[in-house]
Amino acid sequence: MPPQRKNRDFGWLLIVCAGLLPLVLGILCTAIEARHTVSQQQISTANSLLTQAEKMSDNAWDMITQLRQYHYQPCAKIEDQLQRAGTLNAYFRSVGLLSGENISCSSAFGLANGTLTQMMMQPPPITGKAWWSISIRGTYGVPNRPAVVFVRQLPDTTGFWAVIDGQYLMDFMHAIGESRGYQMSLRFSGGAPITSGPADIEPELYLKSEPYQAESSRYPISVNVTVPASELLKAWRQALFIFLPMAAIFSILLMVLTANWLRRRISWADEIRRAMRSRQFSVHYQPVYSTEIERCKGAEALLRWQLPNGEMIRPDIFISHAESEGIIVQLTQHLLDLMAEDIQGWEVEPGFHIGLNVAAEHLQHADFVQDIQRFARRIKDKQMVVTLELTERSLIDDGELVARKLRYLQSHGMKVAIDDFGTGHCSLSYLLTFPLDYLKIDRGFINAIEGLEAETPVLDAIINLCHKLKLDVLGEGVETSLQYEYLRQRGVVLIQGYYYARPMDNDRLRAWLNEQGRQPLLVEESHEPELRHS
Ligand SMILES: Nc1nc2c(ncn2[C@@H]2O[C@H](COP(=O)(O)O[C@H]3[C@@H](O)[C@H](n4cnc5c(=O)[nH]c(N)nc54)O[C@@H]3COP(=O)(O)O)[C@@H](O)[C@H]2O)c(=O)[nH]1
Repeated sequence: MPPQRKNRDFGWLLIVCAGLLPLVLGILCTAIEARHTVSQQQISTANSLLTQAEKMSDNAWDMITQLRQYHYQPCAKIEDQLQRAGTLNAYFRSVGLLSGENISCSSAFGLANGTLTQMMMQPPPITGKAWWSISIRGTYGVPNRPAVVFVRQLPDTTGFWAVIDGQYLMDFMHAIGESRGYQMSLRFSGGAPITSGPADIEPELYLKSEPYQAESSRYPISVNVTVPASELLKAWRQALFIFLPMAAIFSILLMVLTANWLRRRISWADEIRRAMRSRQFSVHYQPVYSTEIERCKGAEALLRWQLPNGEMIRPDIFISHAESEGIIVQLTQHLLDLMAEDIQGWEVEPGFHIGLNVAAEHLQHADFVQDIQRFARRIKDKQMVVTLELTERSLIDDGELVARKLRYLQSHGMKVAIDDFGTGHCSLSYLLTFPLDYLKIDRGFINAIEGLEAETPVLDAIINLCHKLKLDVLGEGVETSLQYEYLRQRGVVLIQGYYYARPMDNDRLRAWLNEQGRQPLLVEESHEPELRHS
C-alpha cells in the first residue's frame, strides 16, 4: 500500500476517534457524576432518617424522666395521668412503670398483669445496662406493627418504659424516599428492622446499587439506605440530557479540526512532491571565508522554494514539515540533483568545500551513503570536498550505525561538520558519537559578542573546546567587523555570514566567485556592526 493511501486510512480513523472522544468522555463523566449525585442523595436521606430517629429517642427518654414523678405510687392513682402522657405526646403507643419483670402500670391497659416479655412478644435483651432501647416486630396490643421500646431500670428492680410506634418512622421513611424507590431500614440495638420501600432491589449488571449504612453517635441506632439502579439510570439520563448537545458540538468541532489538520499535514507532503516535479525548488549558496588563505574556501547549499506566483516559502518552515512528514530524504535527494547540475558550471580550485545540511532521518536511511556517493561522482571532475552538516533538529537513534556510515564517507574524502553547535540538546554527545571534522558555532553565540576585549564566556569555551579537540571551527551568522575580528583573534579560521556574503542563487554565485571570491575580505577598522562587505 502506498504511504499516502496508508496516511488517508489512518486519517479517517483519527477523525472518527476525535469525534468519539468527547462522546465517550461525556458518557463516562456523566456516569460518574450520576453516581456521585445519587450517593449524595443516599447519604442525605440516611442522615435525615437518623436525625428523626434520634429526635424520637430524645422524646422517649424525656418521657421516661417525667415518669419518675409516679414512682412508688399506686397504679389506680396515676392511671389517668399515665394515659394522658401516653396519648397526648406524639409518637407514643404506650408508657408505663415496671416492677421487676412485671408491668406494674400501663397507659394502655392500666393495672395490667403482664410482663415485659409478654408486652414485647420477645424476651428483653441482656444488656447489663440500666438504660436500653430496642426495635421490635410488634407489641402485645399491636402485634403486627413495629415499635421501639425504651426502658429505664432502677437498682431496686423497679423501672419505667415507653413504646414508640414504628408507624411514625415508617411514614417518615415513606415521605423521604419511597417515591424514589429507596429501600430503607432502621434498627435500634440490632433489633427487628423497621423498613420501608420494596422488599428486594433487582440486581443490575452495570449499575449496581450500593447500600449505604449510617450509625448514630448518640444512640444505638443504625440506618441502611439502598438506591435502586433505576434511580442511577434516571440521574444519568438527566446528566446526559444536559451534556450530550455540548458533547455533540465538541465532537463536530474536534472532527473538523482534526480533518483540517490532517488535510494540511497531507498537503505539505503533497505540495513538496508537486513542487519538486515542477522544479519550484532551487539552491542558493552562501560563501564561506577562510582567514588562512584569505579568500572564499567554500559554500553552503541552502534550499529555496518559490511558488509559481513568486511567493517564497521560508526554508525553516518547509524543512521542518518535510522532516515531520517523512519527505526530507526525497527532498535532500532532489537538492543533491539540483546542486550537481549547478556545480557543472562552477570554476573553483580543487579542495573547494561544498556543504549541505543532512537531516537525521536521511543519515539513518538505507540510501544515505549511496546518495552522497552518487552526488560525489557527479561532481568528481571539480575535485571538491563535500561537507555533510549534521543538525540536532531531530534525534539520531542509532548513533553507532550513523557514525560507521560517516567514517566510511570520510575515508572517501568527505568531511563531517556539526551545525548550529550548542543550540540542540545533544551537542556534547554528538562530539563523542560522531567522527567530526568541523564544528559550526551557532549565530546566537556570535550575536553575544560585545567588544574585542569583552569576554563572551560560552563562545570562548566552545572555541577552546574545538582547539583542544583539534576540530576546525566555523563562525556562523557573522554580521559585523567586530564579530569577524573577535573570532579571527581567537583562532576561528572559517567565517560565514552576511558580513562576508549573503546566500545567492547559482548565477550570482558564479559571477561572485570569479570576482570577490578570489579577494581577501576588507575589514573595517572601526568594527562598526552595520558595515557589510557585500
Ligand atoms: N536539511 C536541510 N536544511 C536546510 C536546507 N536549506 C536550508 N535549511 C535549513 O533551514 C533553516 C533556514 O535556512 P535559511 O533561511 O536558508 O537561513 C540560512 C542563512 O540564510 C542564515 N544566515 C547565514 N548568515 C546569516 C547572518 O549573518 N545573519 C542571519 N540572520 N542569518 C544568516 O542562516 C541559515 C543557515 O543556517 P545553517 O544551516 O545552520 O548554517 C536553517 O536551519 C537551514 O539549516 C536544506 O537543503 N536541507
